[in-house]
Amino acid sequence: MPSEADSFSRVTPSGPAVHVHKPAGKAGLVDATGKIVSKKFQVHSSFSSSSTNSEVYEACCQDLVKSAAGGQDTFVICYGQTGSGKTYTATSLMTLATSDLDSVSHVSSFELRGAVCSDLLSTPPRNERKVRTDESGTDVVQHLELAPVSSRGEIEALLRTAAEFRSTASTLANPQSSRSHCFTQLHLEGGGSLTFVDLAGAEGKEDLAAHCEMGNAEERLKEMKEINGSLGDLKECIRLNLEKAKGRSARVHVPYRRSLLTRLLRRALDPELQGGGGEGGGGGGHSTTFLAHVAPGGGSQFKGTVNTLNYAEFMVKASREEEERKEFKGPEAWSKSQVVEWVKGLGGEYVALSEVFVLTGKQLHIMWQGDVVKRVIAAGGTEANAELIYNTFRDMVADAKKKARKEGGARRKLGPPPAGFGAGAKGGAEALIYGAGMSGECVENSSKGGNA
Ligand SMILES: Nc1ncnc2c1ncn2[C@@H]1O[C@H](COP(=O)(O)OP(=O)(O)OP(=O)(O)O)[C@@H](O)[C@H]1O
Repeated sequence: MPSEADSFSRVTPSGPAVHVHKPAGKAGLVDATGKIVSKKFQVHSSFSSSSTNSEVYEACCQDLVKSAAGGQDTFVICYGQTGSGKTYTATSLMTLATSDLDSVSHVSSFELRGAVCSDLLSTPPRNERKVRTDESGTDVVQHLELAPVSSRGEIEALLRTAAEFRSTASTLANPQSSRSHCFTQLHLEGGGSLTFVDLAGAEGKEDLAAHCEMGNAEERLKEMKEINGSLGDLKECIRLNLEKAKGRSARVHVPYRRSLLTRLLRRALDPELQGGGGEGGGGGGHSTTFLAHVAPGGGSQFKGTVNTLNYAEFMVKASREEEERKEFKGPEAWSKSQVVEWVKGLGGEYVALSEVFVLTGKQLHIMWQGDVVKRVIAAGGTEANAELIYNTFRDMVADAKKKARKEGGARRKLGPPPAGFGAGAKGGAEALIYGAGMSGECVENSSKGGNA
């Protein structure tokens, strides 16, 4: 039997990509040929085990800190499987941000555990708080303790207090595993804010088996269901948000109201929100960085790594599509008068038909062929006239898209992918996704490796 270590996966970050390598054999068995299978995941930037917290901070947080100082609501969301280093990274980044910001006026911190929201800085600690939707439609935590601060030392003491009262439990993957999603907010004098969201780690079947070994299986199972449920809701919101951003369907409903987590993260995720709202809302738009944490290893670690990176890559790809869609200036983007002029330009009988095409390029593009026929016939034309208009327009749109994709591909070869999903939408929302990895030897306690 091969040793367990042989079946471990290895993760190597390189620039805007993360590579996961795994022995080719089935579950835990190394392929007799010793073959290694590798998969490449595209992210915006990646870090190795030798990257320092300062390097991660400079690349992922420094711009957000500047935006927050300029009045924006900014977010750093740490996600990944249990034990992959989310809390470690979030804590280090918060400390570094604190030393960069001289205008923090208040600190607040709360955790979400299932449907319960607890204030981590209240007196007595862990007072339960309600989440309500305010007049602007933003979900806010009511009566949250906003602790005033006047020095870096005071901020750090409050961060320690919040960490102390956060729910944790010992699991096999992590002796101090966070069993809740934690939001810690630095509110700035100018109205901006920097929120660190340390999500509870996703757990798989293997983790449940480990919980059973350690006792307390019932409680851990309940937590696991709640954690995985809310993370699933978050994924669904991100997925649908991006579907919407890609413009494939105008009618996509993003179910932010499905869980407390997604209600409270809406400001970080929804490109249509103008930012602002809620305590410390600056009204100056919002920016979000996702930090995908991975911990290579066997069993659930490998699955967790691949799941996390799949999601990171999905967001990156979708963000590119959004960029390309926004840059797309083909016939689909024509105004009503441009469409009318184009039909007129077809000449002959089409000049008279043009008056029933007071439509934008987008409206004409999504119109059923039968509706185009009806319009043309109502204006005295023939079915053949309608077909020509319908088919020629669609061909022009397809050609323009092909050209844009080609140009986009050439652009991507020249440099890193454009940042952000929904970037440049009304609220100026922007999300960067950073992958994480461990280079060098795979060790059992993978959490000691680089993870951000
Ligand atoms: N880059 C690192 N360098 C040194 N130690 C680390 C690093 N990252 C994580 N650790 C250690 O690994 C352990 C697990 O990390 P952490 O608690 O941050 O994981 P997590 O992803 O938040 O887990 P969970 O989801 O279970 O709460 C901790 O003991 C932490 O101190």
